[in-house]
Amino acid sequence: MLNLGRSRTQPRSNRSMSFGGMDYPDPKKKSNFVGRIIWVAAFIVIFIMVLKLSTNFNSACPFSHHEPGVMHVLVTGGAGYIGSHATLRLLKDSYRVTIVDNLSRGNLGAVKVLQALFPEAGRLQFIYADLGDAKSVNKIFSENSFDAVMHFAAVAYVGESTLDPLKYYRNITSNTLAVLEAMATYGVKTLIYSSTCATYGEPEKMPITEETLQVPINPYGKAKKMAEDIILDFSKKSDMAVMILRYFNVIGSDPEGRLGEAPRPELREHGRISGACFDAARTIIPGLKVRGSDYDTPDGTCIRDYIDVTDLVDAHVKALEKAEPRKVGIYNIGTGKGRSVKEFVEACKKATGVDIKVDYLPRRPGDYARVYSDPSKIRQELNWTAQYTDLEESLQIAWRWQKSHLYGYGTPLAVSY
Ligand SMILES: O=c1ccn([C@@H]2O[C@H](COP(=O)(O)OP(=O)(O)O[C@H]3OC[C@@H](O)[C@H](O)[C@H]3O)[C@@H](O)[C@H]2O)c(=O)[nH]1
Repeated sequence: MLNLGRSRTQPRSNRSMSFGGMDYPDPKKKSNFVGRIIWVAAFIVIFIMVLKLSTNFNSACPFSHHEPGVMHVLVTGGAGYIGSHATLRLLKDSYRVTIVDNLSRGNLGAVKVLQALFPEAGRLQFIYADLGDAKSVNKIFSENSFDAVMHFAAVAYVGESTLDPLKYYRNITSNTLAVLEAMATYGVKTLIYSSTCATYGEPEKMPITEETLQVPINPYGKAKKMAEDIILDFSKKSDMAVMILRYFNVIGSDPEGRLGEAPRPELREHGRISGACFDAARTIIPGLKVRGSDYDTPDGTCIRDYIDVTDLVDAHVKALEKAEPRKVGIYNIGTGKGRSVKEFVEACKKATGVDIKVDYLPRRPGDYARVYSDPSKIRQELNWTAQYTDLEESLQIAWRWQKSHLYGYGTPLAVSY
């Protein structure tokens, strides 16, 4: 047996030998000394292991102890505009949430707002990670027990997708694959997927139903359609519950003013109409550039169906509640009403009280003249209808946040979390 220290019965006088007044190390003492070193080293190793385990439990993995009745939802892209609003709603509804975000488009500030609102241990976990990094994704799924995934994380600008198509195809399809592979490996059975009206392209017949043929005309819409196809093919081979939600044009922000839309300033030229109108109203940019006024529409500008983000996240929760194994639900999320860019700008002028300067430019590549939804399927099957149908009201709510957050969330790239 390994002697790890001095025996209690060993006499002290035996611990060293003395020759000619000089102390020489006693061989027995030497072996005791080595034993002690081993003992201390073993203790340190055990201590570090325990410390590491408890640290993992508290920070990286606070939800390992699965509480019955409380669903744990993985929200990819939860630091982004829609993902952060969805997280807020899930937390309000008592779900547990883990956000995974690489902060390439999202804001750490949004996560911090959510953490401040829900500081209790085990409610909200933030993991800074890229879904393109298979090792990280595997670690996240292996250390947590998710009941469902809401997959928002994606690049999402139509104009940018025409300039950098490969980025869009890679980001949208490979992230979706990574999520599905991890779900399959770790037995996570429910997926709510963020899709888009851009998958329909420009159908002749309006409004757009879920049966309308999908013929996307820009890389963003095409990549989202590919991701839908991947999900649908995989779902046939599994017992997953899948909900694919095709959003129309999302606007607005949290009515209580806690979250808002804060796109990257460096991506402003690709930005969406709502952000551009607010930037013009705050004179951050000299004026709004309306891209195309010669479309075959009543006033020559594009027609879109603007859906409030509060309604949109409500649709996500309803989809989550109604998701059933071995079933795929596909739903349009819109108001059913089309509004032109000119009408949008007028509503924005009223909501902000600013006479926004407008310049008319040529068409933006990848744009389609008119899209608006038929939302009756989701009304009938999930009992969901848009509550915010007054465009000006949604813009007023968003404007309150914009006015009080001139620099968005402040430090969007603060990744030293
Ligand atoms: O600065 C701008 C921005 C946008 N626009 C116009 O406003 C209309 C709406 O454009 P947006 O960029 O806001 O939105 P899009 O319709 O292109 O796509 C949007 O809706 C579907 C979602 O899935 C996409 O992620 C989202 O970008 C287009 O006609 C566009 O050309 C401008 O005239 N000026």
